[in-house]
Amino acid sequence: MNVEKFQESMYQLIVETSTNLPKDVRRAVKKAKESESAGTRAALSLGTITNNIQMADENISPICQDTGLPTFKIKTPVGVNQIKIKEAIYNAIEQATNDAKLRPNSVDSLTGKNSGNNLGGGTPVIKFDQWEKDYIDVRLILKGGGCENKNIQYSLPCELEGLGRAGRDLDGIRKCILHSVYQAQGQGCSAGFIGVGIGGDRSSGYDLAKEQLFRSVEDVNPNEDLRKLEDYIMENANKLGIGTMGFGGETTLLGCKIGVMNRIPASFFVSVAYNCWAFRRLGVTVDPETGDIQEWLYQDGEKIEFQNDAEKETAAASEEQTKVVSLKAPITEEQIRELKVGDVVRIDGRMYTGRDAIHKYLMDNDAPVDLNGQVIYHCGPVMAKDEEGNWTVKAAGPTTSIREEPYQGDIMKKFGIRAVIGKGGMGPKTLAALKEHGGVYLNAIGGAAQYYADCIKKVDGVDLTQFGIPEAMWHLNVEGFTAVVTMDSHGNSLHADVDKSSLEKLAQFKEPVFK
Ligand SMILES: O=C(O)C[C@H](O)C(=O)O
Ligand code: SF4
Repeated sequence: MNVEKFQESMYQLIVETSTNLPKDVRRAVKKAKESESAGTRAALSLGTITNNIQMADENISPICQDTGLPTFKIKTPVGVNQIKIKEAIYNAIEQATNDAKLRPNSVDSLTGKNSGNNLGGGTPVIKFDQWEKDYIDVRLILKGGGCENKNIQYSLPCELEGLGRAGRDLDGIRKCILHSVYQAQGQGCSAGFIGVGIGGDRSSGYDLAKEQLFRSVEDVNPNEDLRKLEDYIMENANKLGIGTMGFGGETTLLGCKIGVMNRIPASFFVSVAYNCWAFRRLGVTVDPETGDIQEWLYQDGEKIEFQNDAEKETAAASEEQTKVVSLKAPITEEQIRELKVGDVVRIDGRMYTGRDAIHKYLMDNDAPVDLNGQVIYHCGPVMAKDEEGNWTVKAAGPTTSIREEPYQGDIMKKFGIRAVIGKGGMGPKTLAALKEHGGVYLNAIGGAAQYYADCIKKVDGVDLTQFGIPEAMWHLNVEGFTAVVTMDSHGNSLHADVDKSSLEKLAQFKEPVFK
């Protein structure tokens, strides 16, 4: 095999997967957008999402900043050297990371050190199978951390909030799947896709669930029972009203694929792999002699090009019913107290990134900068250095805020921080601190990494680089960075409201459907 050529083909697959959503996913997103009424928060968010998809494609830059754990599934003809394939993939991954098409995302679990090149123990994941065909089939998924954290595994029988007992039968499985969508709320960047694995053990069940994410969004399940269940879930999960980013709305789920395998008598697992709207999975077939790509997979039909219409929608929303408030740090307590859930905020000037490592650090250490009146952005960007050695931001969407729940309130009070931006919302501890201290939580659109990168006009500095690129404290200068107030200083939380109302809606699915 021509290994150099194969490596080049893998590089193309990686870049394409990271920057260009496949056609089947684009169709699902378009359908969701059409289902929302103009001017609603859901429509506005979907406008930002489709705008972002278009920008990533045009800029050949990551759709979302989170590379996830790159996972390859490969089928090779008998006799193909799999060791050489692995090496070529490692090289291609390293090259794509150097070119800022991927974020350095592989972290030593004990020391916290980022390897810097996306290589390391267990990274990337490469799974091989042999087959009798005469070509190589390589599929790649870049599934981010926020949606990965919303995967869930049920052991039947069990009791489920809202739904009651789920037994060891098709109806119990139905309840688990509905519950999995409810529990994800907006935190995995809904609207999402789910892969479900019925049976197996704890690890093979999850593998089966993830395997379903490699099915085309539009395929039809050959198993009649599962086909019915998939249709049922698509229809009814979308009645939960969680909507895009958990803001409420018509579309919560974009796809549901279910697979089944045998189990052992004592175990009955239902495993659900949740994938955000930024469903980055592609595939190619490759000639085993030349290493050339023969065909791209998931690319049947017309490619939907999204119009750059997000600005129009923002303007329409602001004229009709939404209040848009301009903020620039340092922000006063009075300014914060004026904000209410639902207001749209436009930020100009300075903000600092801070996520997991920094929140933990700030509990016990001083901040490297004065954070009084400042804005913290939960974000781990993709960064590149230009020829003069200046940092530029290549992708910079929000990360899931709930991980900072144990720290956020204390840190805001300790340093006088007035606003935090993230996605998915935060919990009661933070809500109480916002009220006491005078703070606000702003929800940005998860995955819209190009859209926000475009708002960042300059990188003014960086601290705490020992935590690696995604976890360092970047000093960003932004213009027109827009986000929605979803938790205010008066005790209101849109996230708590949507959680409550979707739990009530979930309860309407309590009665048996599949007997
Ligand atoms: O690590 C990230 O940048 C974000 C992550 O994908 C998330 O959804 O929280
Ligand atoms: S930030 Fe959202 S869109 Fe990006 S990987 Fe995480 S869950 Fe997916």
